[in-house]
Amino acid sequence: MSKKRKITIITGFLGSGKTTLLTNLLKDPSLKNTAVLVNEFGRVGLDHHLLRRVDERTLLLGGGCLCCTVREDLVNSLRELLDHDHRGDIEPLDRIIIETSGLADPAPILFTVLTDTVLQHHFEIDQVIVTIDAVNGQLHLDRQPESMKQAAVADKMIITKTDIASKEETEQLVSRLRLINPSADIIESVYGDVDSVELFAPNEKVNHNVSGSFDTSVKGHHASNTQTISLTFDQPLDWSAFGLWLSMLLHARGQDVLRVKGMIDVGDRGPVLLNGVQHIIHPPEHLDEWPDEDKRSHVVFIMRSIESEQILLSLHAFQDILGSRASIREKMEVH
Ligand SMILES: Nc1nc2c(ncn2[C@@H]2O[C@H](COP(=O)(O)OP(=O)(O)OP(=O)(O)O)[C@@H](O)[C@H]2O)c(=O)[nH]1
Repeated sequence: MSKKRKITIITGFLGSGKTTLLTNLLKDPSLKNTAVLVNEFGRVGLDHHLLRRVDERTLLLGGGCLCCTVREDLVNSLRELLDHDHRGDIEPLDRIIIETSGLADPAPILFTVLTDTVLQHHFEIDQVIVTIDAVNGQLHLDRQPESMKQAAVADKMIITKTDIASKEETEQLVSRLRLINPSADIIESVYGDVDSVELFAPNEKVNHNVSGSFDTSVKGHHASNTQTISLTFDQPLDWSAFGLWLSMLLHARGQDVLRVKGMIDVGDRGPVLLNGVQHIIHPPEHLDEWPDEDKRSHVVFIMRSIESEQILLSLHAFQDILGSRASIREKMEVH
């Protein structure tokens, strides 16, 4: 089968600089085989790039869970792009960037691509990039649940408008974001000025150290019940047993598991990379090598309304078939 086309999602709160970033990125000749889908109207076409407009029409599947929503509009747009690509009437496609509107939830986009029988064979989710405004980011995190969720699902966070924020403001925001999502890369940018090679490089980081860069001066935010925990395992894990345990957790509490990311030692040379957003787990990827000396399994959960002890107790109940004992390496309430 031919190589899958990568899908990158750019999301971020209203006015946080998504379009500015995208416009700048598309000037890069290395992105000439990239198509862009935008789910808002009124955008200006971008030279030699294919632009499709995607409505926000959605079809809710049984169960009523919002993250398991198929974006029919997106299915149609992606299938249409695929037809063009197969017919050869556009430049061969190797990447699609989907820019979502500021209030959109990226989870249904992931769900759509990973579950559609045609799309899953031709596309793979590369990463979720989230723009966060250095001036208003803290306010959005305090007041807008969507903003917290976007930060939680990010693989990369772009801190925009650092030119008009004070150094202190930016540092405090970065500290807070590292607490919310320790596994995301954070890149600062002014007017979308980001190195595309760095941006599209794979993020294989699972930051074991949740509080590593915790700045104790970050105080005074509204209380929240979001928690980030980092688990570690003392022995290689039985992958099927771990998969079963995770499916049960996500089945029961998927809406409260904002993000799960990990590197699992399954006894082979390299780890299995685990990456999930709510109910949705990306197809796990086997890496050839461990990125550093620490070769134990680590899993980071970003959760709402779930006590870390509940996770640990349930893992302990599974311990015999998992083949390994879990312990909490770090946990952090995030605000
Ligand atoms: N000073 C400054 N302004 C920026 C920067 N990035 C974006 N802006 C400005 O912020 C405003 C919003 O930027 P957009 O790129 O339209 O933001 P967006 O996230 O696409 O906005 P919506 O689609 O409305 O949610 C524009 O006026 C940009 O020129 C930056 O790094 N520094």
